[in-house]
Amino acid sequence: MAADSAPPRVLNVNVGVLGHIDSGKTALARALSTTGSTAAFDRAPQSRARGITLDLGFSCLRTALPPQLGPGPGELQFTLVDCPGHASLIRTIIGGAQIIDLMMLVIDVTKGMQTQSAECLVIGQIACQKMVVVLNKIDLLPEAKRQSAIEKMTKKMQKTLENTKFSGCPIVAVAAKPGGPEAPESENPLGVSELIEVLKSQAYLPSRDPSGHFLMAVDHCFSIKGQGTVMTGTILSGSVSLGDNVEIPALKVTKKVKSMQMFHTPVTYAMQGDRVGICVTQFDPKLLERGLICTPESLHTIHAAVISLKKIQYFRGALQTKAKFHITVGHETVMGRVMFFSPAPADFDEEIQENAFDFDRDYLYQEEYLSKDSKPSEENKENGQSEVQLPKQQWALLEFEKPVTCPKLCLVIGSKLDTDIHANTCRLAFHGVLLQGTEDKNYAETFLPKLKVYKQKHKEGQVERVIDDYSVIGRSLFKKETNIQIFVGLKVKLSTGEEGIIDGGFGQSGKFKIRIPGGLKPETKMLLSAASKKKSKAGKGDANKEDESSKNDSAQPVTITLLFKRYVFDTQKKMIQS
Ligand SMILES: Nc1nc2c(ncn2[C@@H]2O[C@H](COP(=O)(O)OP(=O)(O)OP(=O)(O)O)[C@@H](O)[C@H]2O)c(=O)[nH]1
Ligand SMILES: [Mg+2]
Repeated sequence: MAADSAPPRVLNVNVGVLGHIDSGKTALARALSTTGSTAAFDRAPQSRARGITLDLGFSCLRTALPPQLGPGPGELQFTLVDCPGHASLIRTIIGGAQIIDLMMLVIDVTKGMQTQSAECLVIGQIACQKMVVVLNKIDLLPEAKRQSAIEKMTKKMQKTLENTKFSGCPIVAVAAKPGGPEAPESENPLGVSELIEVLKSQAYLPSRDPSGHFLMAVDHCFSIKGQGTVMTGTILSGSVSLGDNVEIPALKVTKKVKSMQMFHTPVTYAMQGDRVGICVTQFDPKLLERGLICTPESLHTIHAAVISLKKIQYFRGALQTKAKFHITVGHETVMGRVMFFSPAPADFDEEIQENAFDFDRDYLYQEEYLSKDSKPSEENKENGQSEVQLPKQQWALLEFEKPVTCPKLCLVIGSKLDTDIHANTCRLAFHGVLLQGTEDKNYAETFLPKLKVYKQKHKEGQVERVIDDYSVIGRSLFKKETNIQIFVGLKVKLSTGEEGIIDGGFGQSGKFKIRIPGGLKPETKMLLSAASKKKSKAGKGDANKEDESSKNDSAQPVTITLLFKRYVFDTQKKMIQS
């Protein structure tokens, strides 16, 4: 019995079209596509009005399976994700970049790298595996100089990419719309078939994993008379079948999947990486222009989170703790305040902990994300290290201005989007992974105290005089008004090596008594008695001279160091000496 002919296998690869505004992304998507989806090619009225792409546009190109993707029969489908280029739409670009397997960076060959080309390159390095550079508008190059101009720009792009993970990637020269807007539709694009061959050579079997929770990034939502409401989007994880219940977490509603289509073909099942239209009933499309749908209860809506992060090297300036950034978490962007922290200096060299956060260990608070431009810490200076020691991993606490719905372990990008978009500077500041979020609005009481981030406190004072072999009087460690009682019992260290314990206050001017359990060393007693003789000789009976010499601390040969930690979120502000 001949097996009924199974439909040919269609392998879907999502290809992002990114680049500076007006580089020709939409023209290229149109020139490459055989099928445009509902909102492809700037069909949306606002896009037409403004002549720019405002939202993700989807279209597809079908071609034969290339040999590296396994034996036929079957087809390779490139789903083209045409992203906006305008600087103010970078969140949409970030959202688009998270659903693609392969990225085309479109460059206007007459202009080269522009501001958003650089930002798209940064986003690509964070969110994509592979890239093809497309030098577009070659028809604008005079015929005689065209080849040499293309070679020159190709070399420039290779130089730009050499320190990135896309170094050596293919660079293809095309003209998606020779003659520009006025040219007749019939005008044939240049270099497009060569580009398709290059895309086929770069196509790879993306790691599709149908297991895990269903999660889909919805980019368009519209109603069809008599059918219901269709949500189109790309499946980010898991799979979905007819009849499944899917939740729209932003609206806290759950709907049953009534029917599904993939590029106008009815289907009963779709999985990670597929682009699909899901139809549900009784749902107003205006409620969800874009957003996430998922397995019910599988996402969390969080108020704060701990992330591991890396600074983006093109971002100029320090990443300051307490600063505010636009935080893109998954597919949503909200304002958030950051607090950076690192391992304790002794653990700077420990291996990176991927995708997990250990609440049982101490972390050192940092005034800023540590980078090679940071100023050396006290510790570095003491150890005579001039340049900054950098840990292998750093983290940040993010506190969102409004709660954000996202999957666990999702991508996080921090940007300074209020930067003037005409300033030729990269606004993307850092990227990372969301390790642990908290859904509790009162996270300051319930979540933060679990975060053992400490500040290292360092106080210096002097030994004023010896009482006996086991106790001395110290000064200048506390202000007059300090309540020394809270320091009683803390360990101190003399510069001559002895360990001491603060015993209590002494007199009214902030002096205090130190017990030396191991006893003073003879040379320390000598040092101190010599100093007190010098002082009594110099300032006999003359009080202000006495103050003079007491101010002149160089006469005080023995200093006292008090080191302790305080956990930033410890409501009792206890002082810890491990
Ligand atoms: N001469 C010439 N003009 C082109 C070419 N490709 C695109 N254009 C023109 O460049 C302008 C921008 O094209 P789009 O495709 O809208 O550029 P885009 O990158 O999608 O723009 P945004 O989406 O707004 O960032 C339009 O006027 C196109 O007609 C080309 O190969 N040659
Ligand atoms: Mg466009």
